[in-house]
Amino acid sequence: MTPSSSPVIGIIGGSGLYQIDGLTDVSWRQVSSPFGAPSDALCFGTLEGTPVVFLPRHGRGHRVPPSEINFRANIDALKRAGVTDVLSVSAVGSLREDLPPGTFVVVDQFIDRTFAREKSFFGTGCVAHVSVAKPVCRRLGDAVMDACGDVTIAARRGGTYLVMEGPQFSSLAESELYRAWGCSVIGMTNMPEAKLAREAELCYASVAMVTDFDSWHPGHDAVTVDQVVSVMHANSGKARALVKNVVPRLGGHAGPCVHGCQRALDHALITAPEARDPAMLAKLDAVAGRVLKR
Ligand SMILES: CSC[C@H]1O[C@H](OP(=O)(O)O)[C@H](O)[C@@H]1O
Ligand SMILES: Nc1ncnc2[nH]cnc12
Repeated sequence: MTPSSSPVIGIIGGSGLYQIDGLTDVSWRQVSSPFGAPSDALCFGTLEGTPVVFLPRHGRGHRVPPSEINFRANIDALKRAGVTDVLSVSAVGSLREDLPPGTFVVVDQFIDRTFAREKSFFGTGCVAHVSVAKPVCRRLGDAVMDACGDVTIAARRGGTYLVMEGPQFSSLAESELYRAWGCSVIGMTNMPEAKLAREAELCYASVAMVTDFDSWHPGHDAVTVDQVVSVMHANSGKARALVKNVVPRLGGHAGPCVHGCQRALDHALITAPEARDPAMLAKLDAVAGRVLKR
């Protein structure tokens, strides 16, 4: 994949986004990855002329819990499917009074508190260090904000998403700690997804749909799945409208990402060429083929 390829939009659907409206020429296809099994087959289709690949993050029927999602296989499979831009959609709890349930937050920072997940495609035999100082693509975020405006969704630009391991919701003390850190929302899935998208040189943006006030809120002393699911149903119609509106905007984009997402590996590899492990390089053909082949 060269940085100037025409856009193919990947949508990773979280809790509440299990399908895309208006998709034509739909086919579900298994895409295998050297990193293991993705959460499900990938759904290929076209939305107003733009190719789209949809992946339900937890699999169809929400079978896979956050800690068992094979994030590497998901991102690698999307890259193999030709995806250039990934839009992630997630349910989150709110850590701020001014982000009530129903609000969509186009997050721009993460604090990664996960500890039981594979976080890199690279490792012994081929070491790389990419920057995630700015972990999301501003061009994608702009398009999402414009699309939210068109379909009158209450959206906030910017915010920090605290990624917890789960699957239990947070304790009151944890929730208050994350508030003291200035975080905006909390969820269990956007890391290492965003880090891996950066390693794979994919543009990535995340829309966090608030379903609840996390456990800190005086009116809600415990988060429950019932509560999350009922708001999630209300959010999911809006999420589908947003996706339908944003895809043609992203599809109209020409040329490589001006923010450099598609060149993230240019200065990241540190292992000397003669010290690289051929088996490792073979696994990295999709993710890092652009820089490994030169
Ligand atoms: C159903 S509530 C908890 C669940 O929802 C979020 O997942 P996603 O980001 O895929 O929408 C949260 O992170 C938890 O995995
Ligand atoms: N309060 C919360 N904590 C973690 N993940 C969530 N997903 C939705 N609500 C959440």
